[in-house]
Amino acid sequence: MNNAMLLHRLASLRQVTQAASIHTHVKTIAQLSSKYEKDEAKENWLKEQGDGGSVKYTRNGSNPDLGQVTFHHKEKLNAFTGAMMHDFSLAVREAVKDERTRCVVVRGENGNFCSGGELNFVEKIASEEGSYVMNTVMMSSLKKLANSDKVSIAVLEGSTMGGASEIASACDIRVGFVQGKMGVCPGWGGGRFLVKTLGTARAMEYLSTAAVVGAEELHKVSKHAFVAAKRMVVNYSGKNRNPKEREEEERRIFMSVWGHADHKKSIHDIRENLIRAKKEKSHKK
Ligand SMILES: C[C@@H](C(=O)O)C(=O)SCCNC(=O)CCNC(=O)[C@H](O)C(C)(C)COP(=O)(O)OP(=O)(O)OC[C@H]1O[C@@H](n2cnc3c(N)ncnc32)[C@H](O)[C@@H]1OP(=O)(O)O
Repeated sequence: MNNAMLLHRLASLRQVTQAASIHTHVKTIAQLSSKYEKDEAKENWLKEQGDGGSVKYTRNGSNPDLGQVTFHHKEKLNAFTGAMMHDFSLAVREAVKDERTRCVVVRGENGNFCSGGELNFVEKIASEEGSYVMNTVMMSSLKKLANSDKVSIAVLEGSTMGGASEIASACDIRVGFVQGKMGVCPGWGGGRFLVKTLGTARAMEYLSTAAVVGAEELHKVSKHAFVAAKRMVVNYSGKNRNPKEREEEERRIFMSVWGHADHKKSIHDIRENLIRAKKEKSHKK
């Protein structure tokens, strides 16, 4: 890249950063946090936005040391609906409190981990309110898992996409992040785990290559997502912030991209691709 191109890129990133912060402040985080003061209110709101599937905590009968959190939504490769986010909070609370176990296995039914957020639900909550509630609920569950004294193991079988990568990163295993392709950044609290596990350089690489697309393409899909990836890495690598400030900044970064026009367009495109792929499969039969 020559100097002129670099300057042009920097100027466009600066504009994007300014636009992103305006977008974030339409409704303030403070207003939303007083509206949804209690965890229960946020969890119930999510449940009302999207039904289908469930998440359950059980103990493994043959091995009493093992607790298990299982995603049940096999017809959609265990994609997470609002109801499942609600259940996941309860299941994680139960799992980390269970004094009889030392280990929590996190897995999906039917040989698939999870294909991320369920797209109808994701589209429905592509708003500032949706990003705030989903981010706080999922971040809180993943923090509980990560900070618990139990060993947590994500069983990564079949599909592990989008938000599912964040669940995996809060356990011991990391996988590719596809959120960049959707014009957003990690919003279930997984950004921190990625930076912690991989260090800044690899985390930026994972977030900006989004495993299935290159950085140039990601920049084309959404400049906002590109900037958000950088802000996410800086947030968890700089030394000048306390943990609460970092968490608030993570939420602001996520809210600056979730529900943006780039995000809505990419949800639409992904759904269209799934429908097209289904038609092609049925023609081949
Ligand atoms: C929270 C948010 C974030 O950005 O952070 C997210 O996580 S966004 C979500 C990010 N996740 C994604 O973009 C994954 C979208 N899904 C896919 O690309 C694909 O389904 C693969 C995961 C690669 C699997 O392909 P494969 O050909 O093996 O199966 P398939 O496509 O026939 O999927 C089986 C059935 O599950 C459905 N299905 C799969 N993933 C889904 C999802 N995330 N939401 C809603 N439905 C989904 C398909 O439409 C299909 O339903 P029918 O049988 O009715 O046709």
